[in-house]
Amino acid sequence: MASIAEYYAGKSVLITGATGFMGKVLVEKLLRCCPGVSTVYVLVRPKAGQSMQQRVNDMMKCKLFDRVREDNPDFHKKVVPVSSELTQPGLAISPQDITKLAACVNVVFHCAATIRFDEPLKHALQLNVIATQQLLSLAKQMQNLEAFVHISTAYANCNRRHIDEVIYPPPVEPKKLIDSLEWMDDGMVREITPRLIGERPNTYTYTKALAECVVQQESDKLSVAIIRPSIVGASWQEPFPGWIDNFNGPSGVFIAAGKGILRTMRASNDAVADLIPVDVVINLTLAAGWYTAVHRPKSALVYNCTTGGINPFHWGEIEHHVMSTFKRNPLEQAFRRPNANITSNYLINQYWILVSHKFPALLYDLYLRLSGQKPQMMRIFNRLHKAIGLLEYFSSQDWEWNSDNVSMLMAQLSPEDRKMFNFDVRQLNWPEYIENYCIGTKKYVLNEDMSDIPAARQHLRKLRNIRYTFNTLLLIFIWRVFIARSQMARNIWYFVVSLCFKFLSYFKASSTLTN
Ligand SMILES: CCCCCCCCCCCCCCCCCCCC(=O)SCCNC(=O)CCNC(=O)[C@H](O)C(C)(C)COP(=O)(O)OP(=O)(O)OC[C@H]1O[C@@H](n2cnc3c(N)ncnc32)[C@H](O)[C@@H]1OP(=O)(O)O
Ligand SMILES: NC(=O)C1=CN([C@@H]2O[C@H](COP(=O)(O)OP(=O)(O)OC[C@H]3O[C@@H](n4cnc5c(N)ncnc54)[C@H](OP(=O)(O)O)[C@@H]3O)[C@@H](O)[C@H]2O)C=CC1
Repeated sequence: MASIAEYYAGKSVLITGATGFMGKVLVEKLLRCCPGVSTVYVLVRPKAGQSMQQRVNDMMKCKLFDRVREDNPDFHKKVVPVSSELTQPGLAISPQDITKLAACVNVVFHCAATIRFDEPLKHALQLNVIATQQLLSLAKQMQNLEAFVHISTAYANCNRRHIDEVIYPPPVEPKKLIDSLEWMDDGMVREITPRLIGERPNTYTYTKALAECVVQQESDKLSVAIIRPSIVGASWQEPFPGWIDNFNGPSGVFIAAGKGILRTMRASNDAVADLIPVDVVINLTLAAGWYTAVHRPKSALVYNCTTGGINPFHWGEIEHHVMSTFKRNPLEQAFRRPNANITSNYLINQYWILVSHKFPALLYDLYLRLSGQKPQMMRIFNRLHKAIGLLEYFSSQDWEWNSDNVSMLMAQLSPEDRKMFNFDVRQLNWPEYIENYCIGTKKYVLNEDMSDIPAARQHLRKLRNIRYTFNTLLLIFIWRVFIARSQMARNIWYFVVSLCFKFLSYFKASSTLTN
């Protein structure tokens, strides 16, 4: 049987969402480890005043592609952008491009989606479900298609505690929902959204569940695989440890905690933190594409790409390692010293929000106002609380995912492929991974230089001294107020002072005697 790289040699691949976090890693790995791949078509839209070609060029210039560039400086010639806006009819692909794709493409990887947790239902449905439907219609026109790989999420069925590698019945028939929402205005949709999503926490997980159903409906005509990653984090090994380029999921939380802004969050210390490194997800995705094309399973195979059941790590342990890493490798210009705690208790969390978030923010904004600057800290905290509020559902409970198909796939790989496309998370050393992840957020998300760490440490020492001074002044102030009002407090105060004085005199006398 052909190895994975041998299989992709001479093949044309189509990728949606290639400019996104996971899409980029997929393009890079494909070009680096399957150098025989013929063409990588990427569906891209122009954005923020940049043409699609400019966006793809910029993407390939980024550090992530350094290793491919070293191996093959002409790698960019294999990447062919195709203009597409996935929310438009026919995905807004030109008829010429449709003809070309229909004739050439052998494997489709569908990564594009809106991953926002606060996306209005209509838009989430348009992108995550209707665009998937349209892509499947395009796939059915592809004469040489061998595999269609759809990226879902392990949380598509987060209303269940135990999740098997099967496609569960959808919460509603997707076609019925699409037809109903078509005539409703945005206000009506907003009103019925909570009723529709039911036990799911957001429109994202809801529409991803519907998308799986849409994919299943076509699985008798196409060879389909569905990959369900849990919480995708920085890379573990490839192309280098700790690569990450966004604030999504835990990354934003780590950064906010490292900057000393986030001090408390609702999460369960003992709940499994089902993080999965992005390179593991991409290796599994490429292997699943290969397996699907070679074996053509009769029905869609689902792969739960998770870590919890195999190599569990908990939010409490993550908190410890994140804090320890940022104390050793501080971020620049921290607001306060990093010192965050998680708690599952609502009231304790509210207390710390008041004391450790709102009070310092108010004080800092007061300082900004007095020094003629615009107050901003309270606004930052309000946004942070909104973001954290949307994540707490996932950090306060745990799920159990079956991963038999992942084990089966691993068993099918040759020893060489198992190394080259490693998705065996039993080998993952969590403390080392979390340290590289935090350093990755510093280097690649915040673009901070590691050589500035001594200055960042100096800044933390300055913050510690400010805190000591502030706490001492506060204590003295409280005590003064207390003493002025209570005779008993005054008596205790004089008693303590005279005791200290007696001790001092005693030590002075005894040291004179011994000399
Ligand atoms: C106490 C600390 C100890 C640490 C240990 C404990 C850690 C617990 C961590 C728990 C994490 C749990 C994570 C669960 C994730 C479940 C995942 C389900 C899996 C998936 O399938 S999908 C991927 C997940 N999707 C997301 O993560 C998207 C979530 N984000 C959103 O929905 C929106 O961004 C949000 C939060 C609603 C904010 O919207 P908005 O206010 O409109 O802001 P923008 O998105 O436009 O962003 C503006 C600007 O801010 C940056 N940004 C975004 N998020 C953050 C953040 N969390 N922190 C800091 N900055 C953030 C963003 O990049 C933009 O920057 P620009 O420079 O582009 O303007
Ligand atoms: N990140 C995570 O933790 C997890 C992600 N997943 C799944 O993995 C997949 C990839 O996620 P991730 O890379 O993190 O997401 P990103 O948000 O980083 O990337 C989304 C991609 O979709 C593209 N896209 C969005 N809207 C459109 C549109 N209207 N037309 C054309 N392209 C569009 C974006 O293009 P553009 O650059 O133009 O905006 C981008 O390339 C998704 O399917 C997600 O559900 C699953 C589990 C966890």
